[in-house]
Amino acid sequence: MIITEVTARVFRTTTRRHSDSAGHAHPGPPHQVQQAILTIQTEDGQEGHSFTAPEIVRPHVIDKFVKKVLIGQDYRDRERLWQDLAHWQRGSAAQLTDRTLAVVDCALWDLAGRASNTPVYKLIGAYRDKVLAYGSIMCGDELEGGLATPEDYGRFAEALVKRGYKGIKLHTWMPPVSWAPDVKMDLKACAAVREAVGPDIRLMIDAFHWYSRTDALELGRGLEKLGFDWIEEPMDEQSMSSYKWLADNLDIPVVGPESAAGKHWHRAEWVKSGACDILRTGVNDVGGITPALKTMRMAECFGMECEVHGNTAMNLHVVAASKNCRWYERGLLHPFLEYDDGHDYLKSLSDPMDQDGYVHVPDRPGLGEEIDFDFIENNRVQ
Ligand SMILES: O=C(O)[C@H](O)[C@@H](O)[C@@H](O)C(=O)NO
Ligand SMILES: [Mg+2]
Repeated sequence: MIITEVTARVFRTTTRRHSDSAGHAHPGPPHQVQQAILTIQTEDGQEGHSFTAPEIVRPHVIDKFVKKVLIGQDYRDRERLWQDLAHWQRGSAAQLTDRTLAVVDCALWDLAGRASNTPVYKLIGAYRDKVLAYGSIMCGDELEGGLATPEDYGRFAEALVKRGYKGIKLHTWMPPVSWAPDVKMDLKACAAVREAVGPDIRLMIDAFHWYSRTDALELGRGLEKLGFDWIEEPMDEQSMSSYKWLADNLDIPVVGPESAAGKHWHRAEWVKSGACDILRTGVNDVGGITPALKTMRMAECFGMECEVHGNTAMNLHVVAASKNCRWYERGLLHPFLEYDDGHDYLKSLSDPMDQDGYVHVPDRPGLGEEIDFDFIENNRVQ
């Protein structure tokens, strides 16, 4: 039960996803990027794994914080280990981020699952073993036949419905797209999608994250006419009062916060202040499965749904262990990319979706990721 080693291995992986200057993904030619796998090992040879960006588990972070908290401890003491690591953040000169807490917490959950031959969502206490996914479309672009026009969005939405999606979320155009942001273009894309898919497919938007209150209000009012289910992150989430103002002035549900810091504590303040109608959490955003579950359960106490940000196994297990969220966010999707191709370092998809739009939680121990360790070793960087 005692943790004896924590290692981070960095390896090359090939992807067609390229990040723009704002950090949003767009399709491009295959290129090699670096990924890291964090492994936590016990004295009796048990292992737990989780993936992240290499800088999140760089040697300074692992040696100065993670090993100091974990080595010699019982791997089952996840709550205490998470609290201890979180307390190190204040004095870490901003070097110990929520993303590091997340990858450590996920690897501990994976370890507990693998050691007990149990999927994480069953360890937590399962609510369901399949969940409807919404197709989360990439931010718009200026690529011919990509997501450059409202009609492009409409055509792609039709294809997603044919694939089985019963919900679709648009990320619309944002800088560095030359003419973005533009509320009227956002509404044209949303109207084209509604026209293309009809009234029964659920639609949501995740807009430019820095609109003004009046722009966000104009966008929200337009979405109400199109029967959208929610408006997400149309303004800077650091201004909770702007979101309260927007939620007070709109009928369409306001979802958030996604990117605001403060973990489950700050999300409690959003609920208390009325800054959102549907809460939002995400394993990477709040520092792990452990705080994501705290957020989800807190929302339930207020009769609120809490939608989970992001794909991958870690988020899927939180959704599968919770009643008060409707969707799994499957994406990001683009006409030029085949999401179901997965990753070269995993032997199977962690979120397989059937033709009816349901993602099935893999019945494999831990997070259920079928890791290709040979691929990782053959492509090791560090
Ligand atoms: O960078 C972002 O804004 C998010 O990662 C975005 O791409 C997407 O994951 C999101 O916001 N989902 O809700
Ligand atoms: Mg979002």
